[in-house]
Amino acid sequence: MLELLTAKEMSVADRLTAERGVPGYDLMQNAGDAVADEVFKRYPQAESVSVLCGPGNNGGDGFVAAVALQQKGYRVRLGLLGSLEKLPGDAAAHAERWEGEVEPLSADLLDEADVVIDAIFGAGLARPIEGDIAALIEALNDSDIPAIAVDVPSGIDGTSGSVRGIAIEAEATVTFFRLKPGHLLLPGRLYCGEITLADIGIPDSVLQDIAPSAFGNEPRLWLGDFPWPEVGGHKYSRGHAVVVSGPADATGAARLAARGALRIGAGLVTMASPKDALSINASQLTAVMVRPVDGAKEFSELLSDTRKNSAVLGPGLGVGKPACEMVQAALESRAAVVIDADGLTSFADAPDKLFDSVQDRQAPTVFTPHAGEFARLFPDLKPKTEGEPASKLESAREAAKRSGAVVVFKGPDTVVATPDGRASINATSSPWLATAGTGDVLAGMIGGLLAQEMLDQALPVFEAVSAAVWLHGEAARAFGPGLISEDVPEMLPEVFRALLTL
Ligand SMILES: NC(=O)C1=CN([C@@H]2O[C@H](COP(=O)(O)OP(=O)(O)OC[C@H]3O[C@@H](n4cnc5c(N)ncnc54)[C@H](OP(=O)(O)O)[C@@H]3O)[C@@H](O)[C@H]2O)[C@@H](O)CC1
Ligand SMILES: [K+]
Repeated sequence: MLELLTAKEMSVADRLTAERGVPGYDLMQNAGDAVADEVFKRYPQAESVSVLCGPGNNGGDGFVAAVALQQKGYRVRLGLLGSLEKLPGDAAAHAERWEGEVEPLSADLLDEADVVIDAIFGAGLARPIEGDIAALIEALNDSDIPAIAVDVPSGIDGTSGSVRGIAIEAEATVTFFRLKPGHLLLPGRLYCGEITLADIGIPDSVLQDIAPSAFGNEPRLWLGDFPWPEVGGHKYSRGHAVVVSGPADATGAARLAARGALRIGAGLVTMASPKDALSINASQLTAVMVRPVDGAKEFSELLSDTRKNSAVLGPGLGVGKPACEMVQAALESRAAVVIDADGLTSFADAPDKLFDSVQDRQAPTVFTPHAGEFARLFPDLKPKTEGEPASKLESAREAAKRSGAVVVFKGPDTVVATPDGRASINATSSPWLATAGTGDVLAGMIGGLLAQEMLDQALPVFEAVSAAVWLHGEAARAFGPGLISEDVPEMLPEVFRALLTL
């Protein structure tokens, strides 16, 4: 259930299913019935339902739902965009089974409707919605009538999550076989309401041919590889993460990162601190060790001890040449390297220099930019949310390919993308995460997890980074209102306890 399918991959699933003997007509029947079931489940007391049908197969699903809901005793009205004669094959066949009136698609259909089914556009949305349909959607969004969307809310591009012109704000969305990236990416996710995934008879075996490369970030994606501590283990077998502190007036961010690294299970965490900040860091840290490190040369020396197998730098580091040198020193080591915040911004003028160093490495490198930092390093890859759908998912993938790093493109829909094209989208998050320092904690958590070797030396980086992102979001969600960044690491024990019962 983790795989996310683009519109193109969904049509391949459709074709492969037909080749295996399940006709599209049957899939549409099951899809429409699942929508009707959702309406029945949610609104058993409703009396009248209006079904808004578009000119393609999404509209076909609407006809099926209309027939099923009428049989359940609802008063059903149906409006169609375009003409019955132009409906594609399966949709036309199902439309014949609808015995009620087919009205033109207009805001009239909203009169006295208790519930609306949005079957206007699904995977075939090809351009921005304009004119009368845009006005209808606006009227629906302005009303109190709940809408149940078929596959995706009309106006949302299922593959990119972008709004094409205007989109229906659905109460719930019923989608089929697998989620689409646009159900998890913003702004799409905000329009879907509660999402139900319906089995419509597409066999899982089609996925072997499709080989999807995008996944919802859920524990099932990485739990099998998670480095739970072993009874016979010791702190040295759980890795040693190094976190670089900023100068005396900017040490907090690195301490947040160090706490994240420790709580996620790194056996040892060392803070590499400029001498002028040593006593400040030392007075604030207990389990985290503090070592004096001034400049790139001393940092290289520290990392020449290969037991220090992960380095996190960027939080509080300051922007400029010294930061670039520290990053380069880390990249020349054999440690896994996480570069965040100032560590990324310092390369805004010469991103290729950074990428060249990353491309040369054997050990994993992870970038953790938020949208602003992403735009500084990859100005031409900035995702769009309006108009042409170039998604955050594709931007992150392209950035990973270009840089050679695993890119964690942060936000409410954090994307983890690897240079080989694999990607996960995280949907467990919390609005309370939008507070100072939570990104520093995440960088530390990633570094702390990379320090622990997953699956006997073979470190599945994609899984490790996805796990850290999920755990970070889940810790924030579990804490809830009033969260500050210090709370995120402290929630990890509770999140781990819950994971251990899965
Ligand atoms: N795949 C599967 O396994 C299954 C798929 N199923 C269902 O099929 C749905 C996909 O159907 P689909 O491909 O026919 O596309 P759909 O979304 O109905 O729209 C195409 C029509 O809209 C039109 N149009 C587009 N944009 C427009 C605009 N802005 N403004 C105006 N018009 C616009 C476009 O016109 P054209 O671009 O051709 O001019 C065309 O006429 C999928 O979401 C799911 O619900 C299920 O039945 C079960 C199995
Ligand atoms: K729809």
